[in-house]
Amino acid sequence: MTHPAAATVPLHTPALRAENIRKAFVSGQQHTQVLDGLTLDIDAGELTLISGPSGCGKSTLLAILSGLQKVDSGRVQALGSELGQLDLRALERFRLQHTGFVFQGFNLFPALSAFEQVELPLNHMGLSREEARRRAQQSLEEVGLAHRTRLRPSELSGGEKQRVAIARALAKEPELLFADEPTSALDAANGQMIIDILHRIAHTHGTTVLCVSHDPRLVVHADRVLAMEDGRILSDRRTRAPLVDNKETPS
Ligand SMILES: Nc1ncnc2c1ncn2[C@@H]1O[C@H](COP(=O)(O)OP(=O)(O)OP(=O)(O)O)[C@@H](O)[C@H]1O
Repeated sequence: MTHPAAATVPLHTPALRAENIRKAFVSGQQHTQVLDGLTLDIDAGELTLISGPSGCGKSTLLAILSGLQKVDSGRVQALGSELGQLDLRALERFRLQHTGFVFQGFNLFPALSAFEQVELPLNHMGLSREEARRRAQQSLEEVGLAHRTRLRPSELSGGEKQRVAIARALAKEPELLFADEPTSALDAANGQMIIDILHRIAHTHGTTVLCVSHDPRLVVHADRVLAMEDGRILSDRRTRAPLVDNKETPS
């Protein structure tokens, strides 16, 4: 099934765009320039992986592109919206309606069943109870957890917990899905399953999936790999042809 909202952003338009962004952190006497004039486009409907050594700025870049953090200077566009122009409320609404997140530590509520974890944000989005239940069931089925919906996090394996977290993000039917080190707490087999699911989501739902990781196992599964070091993109490599040819037809 193709996500209907994916059609709102033409495929030749980057889903995410960073233009000359700068970001520094100051703590006490220490000034850390994390991103220093970084420019980047992320295409819709692909799994893009940002890899690089610890501390190079991957998570900061992800937080900025998803509207969780502000830049010091430069522009960030997501689905054509200029994130810097949105006030806090509009930004929250944008994130609720258009983005999903998957984190290294799963971020699940200990007291809720898998089904309730997925259903909860859908209620906040204002969906009817029936629609929320339908989406929750469908998303859990899609990540292979139809038989585990009643279990709480303490009763699930690490890989299953991460699949619940993915189902929770997926059920929102977001155009943008952000994953920060989604496999680093998992063994090889579970890590492989998670990246396969993320890849499938990008291709079957038209979702733009941006994943940061220093896990080298993920590289071969991404459509595009950006290698980052010291806050800069060192290389930009496609592992397969883009979904559409973005080049202008020569006249
Ligand atoms: N809130 C903050 N306050 C101060 N410094 C920060 C903050 N967030 C990040 N940094 C610093 O910015 C730099 C980049 O951090 P970031 O988390 O983006 O790197 P990363 O590539 O994702 O690393 P890792 O792979 O270890 O998660 C690091 O030096 C980090 O210490």
